[in-house]
Amino acid sequence: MENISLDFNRTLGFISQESIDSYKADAEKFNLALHDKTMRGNDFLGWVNLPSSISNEHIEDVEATAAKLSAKKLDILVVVGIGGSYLGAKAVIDALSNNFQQFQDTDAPHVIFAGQNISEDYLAELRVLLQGKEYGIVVISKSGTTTEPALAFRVLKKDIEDKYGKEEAVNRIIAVTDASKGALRQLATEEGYKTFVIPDDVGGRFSVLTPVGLIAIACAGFDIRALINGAKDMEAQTSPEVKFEDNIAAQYAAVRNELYKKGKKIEILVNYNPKLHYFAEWWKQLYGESEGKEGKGIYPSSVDFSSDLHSMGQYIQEGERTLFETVLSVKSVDNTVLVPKDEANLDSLNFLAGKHVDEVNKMAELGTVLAHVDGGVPNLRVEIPKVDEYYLGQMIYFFEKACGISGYMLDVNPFDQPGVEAYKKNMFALLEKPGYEQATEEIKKKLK
Ligand SMILES: O=P(O)(O)OC[C@H]1O[C@H](O)[C@H](O)[C@@H](O)[C@@H]1O
Repeated sequence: MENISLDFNRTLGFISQESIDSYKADAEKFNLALHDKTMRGNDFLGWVNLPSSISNEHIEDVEATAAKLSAKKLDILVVVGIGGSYLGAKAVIDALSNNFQQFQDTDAPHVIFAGQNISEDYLAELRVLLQGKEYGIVVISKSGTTTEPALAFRVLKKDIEDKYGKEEAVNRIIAVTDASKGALRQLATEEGYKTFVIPDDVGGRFSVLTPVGLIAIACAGFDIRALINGAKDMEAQTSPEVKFEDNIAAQYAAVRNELYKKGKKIEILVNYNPKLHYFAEWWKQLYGESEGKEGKGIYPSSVDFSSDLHSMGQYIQEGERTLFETVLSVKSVDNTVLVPKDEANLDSLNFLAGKHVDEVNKMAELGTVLAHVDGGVPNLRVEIPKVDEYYLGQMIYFFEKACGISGYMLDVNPFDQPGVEAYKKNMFALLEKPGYEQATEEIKKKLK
């Protein structure tokens, strides 16, 4: 079995191998600390051994629940959640689905999402769509109190009960939340929903391999065992027994921290496959919430190439030199399209006749890397043998492990996110939520 691999040779004109190697002791120490739970955020390290500790019974429960829902011949499964309760499932499902999934006739339901925004139009249009469809709902919130999914679920719960009756609605709703705390747990208990627990010690952005991600991924018809296996193999390959020279998660953490020290403050995650767009969104939450604090942290951003070479390509080539790129490079594609020969050759593309479109894509990738490195943008490359459940599992765990090590290198707590409360407090004050009277008064003064 091949593995994903990391190539950071094209950072070496910007930082030295010696400077990267100087992270060895810290990288190994911090990796061990993640396993021994001896550093900051140690009550949120349940993800570290998660892949190897998922029981067969648990997987069977998830699979059986997905099968039970699917037996209802659902057209659509609505997954209600935001942040870590949304992006993991979205990333994996998009990566594995047909590019034109919404137009496919499939046995598995189409998985769509709600509660990841507060758009009235989005909800209104979703309600209209659902009226004529067979559907079920998975509502996910670790805290059980997040406004966006709670609001969406309040609307969708009423609709599903109106459509199917309260009793049948209960059979079509699954809740994923804390074992005991939060409004969603209370609601699920009162209504009698099938529930799954998000472990206390797994934070939202590290939760894709819990039922938070697994239920929706299984319902969409994908192989969660292969996904978990990929993660499990990466767990072994990045364990504290593996030395720095062989540990790609530790190396990635070291290289990006050294680049950051040298003024490369923005990391761009690059893909050449539109199916990976949401993988980058998942990655952005993972790194953004883990590292962006205490006035520090690489700003994680992303582009879809070659599309964005025609928009952001100019900036990356010649704009401010504070960037570095990490390319997700997929080795094998699933399909074949050969460039046809054309007698008239008006587009002058006959030199490509007979070639795979992917060969053109690969040369676009190589050409871009060389141009960007020449332009002052260091480049890391993660090679992925193919986009399937197994390698997505490897990628998920690789980036999670690297994130933990990298956050410790930056000397922050990678497992909290105190900053996200600020907007919530203001929003509640503006909406005059009971209990926020003083904040309401203060914020109104600011608006005068
Ligand atoms: O799962 P939930 O508790 O609803 O949280 C959903 C998301 O919103 C929060 O505000 C945090 O910023 C995220 O880390 C979290 O993943």
